Amino acid sequence: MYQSPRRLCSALLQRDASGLRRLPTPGLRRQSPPPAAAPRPASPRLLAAASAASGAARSCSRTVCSMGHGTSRLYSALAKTLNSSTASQHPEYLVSPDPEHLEPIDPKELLEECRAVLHTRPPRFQRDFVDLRTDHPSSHPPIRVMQWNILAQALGEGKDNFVQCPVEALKWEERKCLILEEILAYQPDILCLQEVDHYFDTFQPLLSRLGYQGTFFPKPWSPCLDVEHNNGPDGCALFFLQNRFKLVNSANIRLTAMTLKTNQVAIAQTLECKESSRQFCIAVTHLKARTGWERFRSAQGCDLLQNLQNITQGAKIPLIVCGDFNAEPTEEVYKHFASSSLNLNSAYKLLSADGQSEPPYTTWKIRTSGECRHTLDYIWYSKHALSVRSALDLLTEEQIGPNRLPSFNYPSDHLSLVCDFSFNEEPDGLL
Ligand SMILES: NC(=O)C1=CN([C@@H]2O[C@H](COP(=O)(O)OP(=O)(O)OC[C@H]3O[C@@H](n4cnc5c(N)ncnc54)[C@H](OP(=O)(O)O)[C@@H]3O)[C@@H](O)[C@H]2O)C=CC1
Ligand SMILES: [Mg+2]
Repeated sequence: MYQSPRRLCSALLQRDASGLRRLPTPGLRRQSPPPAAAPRPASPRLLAAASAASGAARSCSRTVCSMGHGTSRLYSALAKTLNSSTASQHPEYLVSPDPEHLEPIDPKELLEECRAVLHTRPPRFQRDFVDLRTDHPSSHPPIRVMQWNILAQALGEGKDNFVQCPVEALKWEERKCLILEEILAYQPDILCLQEVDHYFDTFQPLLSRLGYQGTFFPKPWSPCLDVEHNNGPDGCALFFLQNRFKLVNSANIRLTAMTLKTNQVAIAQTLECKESSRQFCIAVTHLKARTGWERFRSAQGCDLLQNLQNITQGAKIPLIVCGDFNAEPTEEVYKHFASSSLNLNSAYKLLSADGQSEPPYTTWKIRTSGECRHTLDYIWYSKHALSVRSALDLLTEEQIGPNRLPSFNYPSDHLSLVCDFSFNEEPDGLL
C-alpha cells in the first residue's frame, strides 16, 4: 500500500502543478512546515492514530452513547437527543476536546498518508475557483466555507442503493481518505458537513489536530441505526479554525414542522473573526429527504429561518447557512430562503451567466429507481453584509462519468461547495 518517496513526490508535484489554488489559511500555516528534503515514505501514522483515538472516543462516549449494535445504539442516540432541546446549548459530550491538548498534525503529512492509501485510485479531479470579486474591497483575508454532504458510511453501504457504484469504492478505509483529501485540498476555514457517521472516530480527532474546533449534532432517529454494523447515528457537523475565529455562542437546533419535533437538525454558531473582530453566524442543516415531503421541508425551513432571525438579532449579525436542503430551487423551502427578511442570496447562483440560476446539479447518482440529478445543496449568505470573492466550480458531466457518483474518483453522491467570503466594508442597507 505504500508508495516510494520518489513516486509520492512526483504524484504530489503533478497534482499541485495541476492548478489547485491554495489560499493562505493561517490555521494550517501555523503547523510546522515539512522538511525541505525529499519527503519520507508515508506511513499511516496519523490515520492509525485517529483509529486509536476512535477507541478512546468510543469508550468515552459509551458512558452516554453506546456504540454497540441495533437497539442499544438507538437508545443511546435517543439519550443524546433527549438531552438537547430545541436551540439548546450543546451538551458537553458533543463538543470537541480542547485541541491544544492534542499533538498538531502537519496537513501535508496527512495528505501524503491519504494519497499513499489511495495510490491505486485515479487522481483527484481538477476543479478551479471562479473569481467573482465585485468592487467591494476588503483588507482582511477571506473566509473560506465548505458545504458538503459526505454520504454516511452506513447509508452508502446499506440504504442508498447506488447500483452503478462498485462496492469496493464504498470501503470506508479508502473513502475516508478521499474525503480528507478533498478537505485538505481546499483547506476551508469553516467546514459544514451532513451525513457524518464517523465524527468521534475520524473527523473530530483528525480535524482537531489540524486546528479545527468541531461540534456534532446527530439526528435523533438516524436511518444509519437501521443498518447492520453501523457506526452510530449520522448528523450535521460544524468545524472552524480556532486560530481564525472565537466561538461566541452555539445552538444545536432540532427542527420542528408545524410545531412537531422532527428527525432533522441544524447547528448555528456565532463566531468572531480574530483579525477583524467582526462577528457572523454560520449554520449547517440537512432537511428531510424524498419526494412527497415538500411541505414538511418547507416547514422545517421556516423553523430554521425563525431560529436564525433570533440568533442574528433580525439580520444584524451577518449570516451564512450551508445545507443539503433536499429541495430543488423550484420548491417552497428554497423560495422562503430566497425571500426571507434575512436578505439572503445563494452563493452558487453567482457562477451562472446572469447570476440568477442555480447550478444544474449538486448531486448525481444512479439508484434502482433510475438516475437522480438534482440541485439540493446551497450556501446562503447575507447579501448586505458579505460578498462572495470566489466559488469552486462543480465537476463536469465528463468528470463525473457515466456511472455517476459516488465512484472511485469521488467519495460522495453530493459535490462539495466551497466559497470565499469577505465582509463588505460598508454593509449595504437591508434591501
Ligand atoms: N429501524 C430503525 O432502527 C430506524 C429506522 N430509521 C429509518 O430512517 C428513515 C427516517 O429518517 P429520516 O431522517 O426522515 O430520513 P430521510 O428521508 O431524510 O432520508 C435519510 C437519508 O436517506 C437518503 N435518501 C434520500 N432519498 C433516498 C432514496 N430514495 N433511497 C435511499 N436513501 C435515500 C438521504 O440522503 P440525501 O439527503 O443525500 O438525499 C438521507 O440522508 C425511515 O426510513 C426509517 O425507516 C430511522 C431510525 C431508526
Ligand atoms: Mg444521502
